[in-house]
Amino acid sequence: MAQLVFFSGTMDSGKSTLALQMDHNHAARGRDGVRFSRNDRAGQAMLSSRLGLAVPAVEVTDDTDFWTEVVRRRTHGARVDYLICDEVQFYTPGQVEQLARLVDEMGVDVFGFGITTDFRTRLFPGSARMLELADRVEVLQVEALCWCGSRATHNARTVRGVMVTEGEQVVVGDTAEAPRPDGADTAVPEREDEVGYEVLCRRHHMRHVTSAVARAASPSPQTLPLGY
Ligand SMILES: Nc1ncnc2c1ncn2[C@@H]1O[C@H](COP(=O)(O)OP(=O)(O)O)[C@@H](O)[C@H]1O
Ligand SMILES: Cc1cn([C@H]2C[C@H](O)[C@@H](COP(=O)(O)O)O2)c(=O)[nH]c1=O
Repeated sequence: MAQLVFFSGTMDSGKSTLALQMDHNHAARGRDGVRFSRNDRAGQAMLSSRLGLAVPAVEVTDDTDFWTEVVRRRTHGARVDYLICDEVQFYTPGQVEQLARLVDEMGVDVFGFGITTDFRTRLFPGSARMLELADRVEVLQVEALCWCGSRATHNARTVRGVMVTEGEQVVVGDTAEAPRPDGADTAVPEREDEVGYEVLCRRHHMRHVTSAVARAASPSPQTLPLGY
């Protein structure tokens, strides 16, 4: 039975790496798939992982119709056994419904990868529809960590290094390199207008305590008093 599976996790939790690995494993067993992504950091029509691998992918836009895409490919003689759908949070709810229909009516396996919530902890529309429709939701096993060492569950946005809670839902960007526990600052300083992201545990997301705030309060953030 074909399945619609949603692999979810915070930013930097290995979703794109897993997407590439699943594509590789299915292709290695003779299955034919199509890779899709939207707004990948590496640029248009790419699927890239922070581990260094980047491969071409079909760029999804608001006009993409997955049903038509698969029908067109099959009409031209191509086999489509599975779809790899990265950055699925940016897809429209209607596109996620098309993906579910492909599973049910054409027997195509669909593997979606994405973050569930935005910098305000609100669900992205595409992810909400995935959570509603998926046969299975899998949380990635590799834990992205908050600066305090707890599992990171939320994505924070920073502008000029300061956490913000207002702004456009979609701003493509990357996580900054985290400061080292020994205090050595390896982070690249942010440009004046730069938007960055940092993954945090819920407690620190709610209190707006990013690694920079924690470092400013104590040179050894792990020993901060309760309340931070
Ligand atoms: N230099 C590195 N060495 C080992 N693992 C790394 C390195 N850089 C990144 N990673 C791993 O890659 C993960 C990010 O992978 P990626 O697929 O880009 O994440 P996502 O798509 O979820 O944002 C990190 O959580 C980390 O486990
Ligand atoms: C939290 C949040 C993230 N984004 C963007 C930033 C990145 O370009 C992607 C996530 O990619 P990743 O492979 O999971 O690291 O989403 C955004 O536009 N809005 C947000 O609130």
